[in-house]
Amino acid sequence: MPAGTRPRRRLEPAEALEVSAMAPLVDVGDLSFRYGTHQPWVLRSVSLSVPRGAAVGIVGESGSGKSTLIRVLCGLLTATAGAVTYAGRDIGDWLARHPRQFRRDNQLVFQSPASSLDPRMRVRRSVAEPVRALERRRVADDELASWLTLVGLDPSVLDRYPHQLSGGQLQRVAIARSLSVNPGVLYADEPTSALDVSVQAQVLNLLMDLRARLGLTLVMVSHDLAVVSRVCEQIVVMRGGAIVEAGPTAAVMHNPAAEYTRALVDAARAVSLAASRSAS
Ligand SMILES: Nc1ncnc2c1ncn2[C@@H]1O[C@H](COP(=O)(O)OP(=O)(O)OP(=O)(O)O)[C@@H](O)[C@H]1O
Repeated sequence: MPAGTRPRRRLEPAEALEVSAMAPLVDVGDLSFRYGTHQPWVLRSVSLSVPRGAAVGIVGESGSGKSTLIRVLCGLLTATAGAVTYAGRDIGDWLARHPRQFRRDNQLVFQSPASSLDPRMRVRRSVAEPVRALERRRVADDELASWLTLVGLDPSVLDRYPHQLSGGQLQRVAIARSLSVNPGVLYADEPTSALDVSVQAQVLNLLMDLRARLGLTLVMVSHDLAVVSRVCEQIVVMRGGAIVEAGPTAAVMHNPAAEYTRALVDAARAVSLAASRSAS
């Protein structure tokens, strides 16, 4: 049985020390998930805590369950077994009693900004949509412009359609849209993997900058350890639907405990070495 058979896996006390001033915002205990009764288990007894204000990166190979995990955390999928709480309350309870508040607080930015923005809508309408739907109010033009400015875009972008923007601009619009409702947690699912390498760095810098300026709690998924280690101070390594290692980024990168993590670290180093050689 994947659920309920293992002790809860939490960050070690030494890791928790760094963030002891921050209460856990998201808490996951023995979470298991499958897409249907006769389907294989995709998440197996996953336990983790995301402290308020932290940036946690979830890394692992394709199919390890990263996207499924964050979809459960932000309420798009329901856990098959185990508990998930947000701000101390079960997310099933949130969704039953305060669905709009939960949706507002838990925003997800997808890998492909082109598919997350409606091609028939101008940016103005797309960015205003979450506030309209979740806060039930109209958004003034100067408020919309301020969100665009925050993500480094000129407010004139509001009058454009998605096809008139670059991939990097689209991802900035998608981030502005998510931030417009002032979320408690921003979940980012491979936010840079559909972008050119040079643009990837800009979007990662933007996420780091927004985090510092807004005190955001960020949960970022990537197959790329180098990407996650740049932005996040805590790393969770997944394989086959289970957590194989979790801890502070520096410890995971410099002293990985699991063999699988060691292989990921070596691969990330080899890529960065090859990149620096080709640049010189
Ligand atoms: N809607 C679905 N129905 C059935 N199985 C699914 C569904 N979505 C994902 N899966 C399966 O769940 C497993 C985990 O997929 P998931 O997308 O969560 O992994 P991932 O680590 O995010 O991978 P990737 O980086 O390739 O997106 C895979 O075996 C996948 O085939």
